[in-house]
Amino acid sequence: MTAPNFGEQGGRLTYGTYLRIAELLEQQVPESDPAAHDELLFITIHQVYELWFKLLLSELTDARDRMLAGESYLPRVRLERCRSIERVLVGQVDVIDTMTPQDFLAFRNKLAPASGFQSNQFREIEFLSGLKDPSYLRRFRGLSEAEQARLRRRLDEPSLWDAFLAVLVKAGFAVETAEQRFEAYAVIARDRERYGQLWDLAEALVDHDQAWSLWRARHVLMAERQIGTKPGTGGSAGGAYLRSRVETRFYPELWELRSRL
Ligand code: HEM
Ligand SMILES: N[C@@H](CC(=O)c1ccccc1NC=O)C(=O)O
Repeated sequence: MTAPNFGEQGGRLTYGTYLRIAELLEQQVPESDPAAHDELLFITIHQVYELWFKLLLSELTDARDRMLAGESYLPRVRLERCRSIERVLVGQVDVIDTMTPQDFLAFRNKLAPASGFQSNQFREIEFLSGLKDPSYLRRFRGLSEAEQARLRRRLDEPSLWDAFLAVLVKAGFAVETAEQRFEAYAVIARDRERYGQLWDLAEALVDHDQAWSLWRARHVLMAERQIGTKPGTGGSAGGAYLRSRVETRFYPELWELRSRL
């Protein structure tokens, strides 16, 4: 039986050169020496999160841009992809739960003051989603010029919420006051035959909001499983700080709407 002769046509592009696998696999550089066994897991899972954050930013930005242009179909498609990605973000926490606190302590002392608190893309996603808190720009230490510029741009540009309101205006709804917005939500919620696409878009935003809150909650358990009530390497109160962020919402009016139906 001769080996199949597919896969090398022309020898131009390969899996490794197209995906820059060699460069990618050189990026996991442990601080611990001798290397603590679990530090590769710790570095790998964070880099995987940041790659997913990069894709989320691309999809959420396209959803925002299309809604600003008056679209509501493809924005929902993009948000549904984000929901699938965010399910993975919550699920993959299970991998770091295979690390014991003793094994984390073998290299934790090398990490301070680094912390996920400094994840630029995580904060960009929160700003783009509508949770704009300029104090993070002042509180971030060690941000590069490029990272500061990205955060400032996300603060200044329209959010997903601004874009969603633009879609409502295009559909003929007034959105200047909270009273007008809740009237619009009520009309949309009660006539899905006519406004089903707007209802589905609002629900896709709620899915994104819910997934982000689920991740925040899962991260509290992950953190407390590793460090108990110790303060964080980023200088926070640790689990107590993280717990204070779980109730945060991107779209409070879409949650409040449930109380008024
Ligand atoms: C051993 C596992 C982990 C522990 C013990 C942990 C602990 C903490 C703590 C205590 C904070 C608060 C800031 C500080 O004082 O450091 C924090 C923030 C954060 N961590 Fe982690 N974390 C872990 C894993 C992860 C992973 C895998 C990610 C994925 C990207 C992550 C992303 C973040 C983010 C984005 C924040 C900022 C949250 C916010 O400000 O709302 N962490 N973490
Ligand atoms: N803040 C964590 C340390 C930690 O998990 C971490 C350290 C460096 C880079 C990212 C991290 N992830 C989340 O904070 C802790 O206090 O143990």
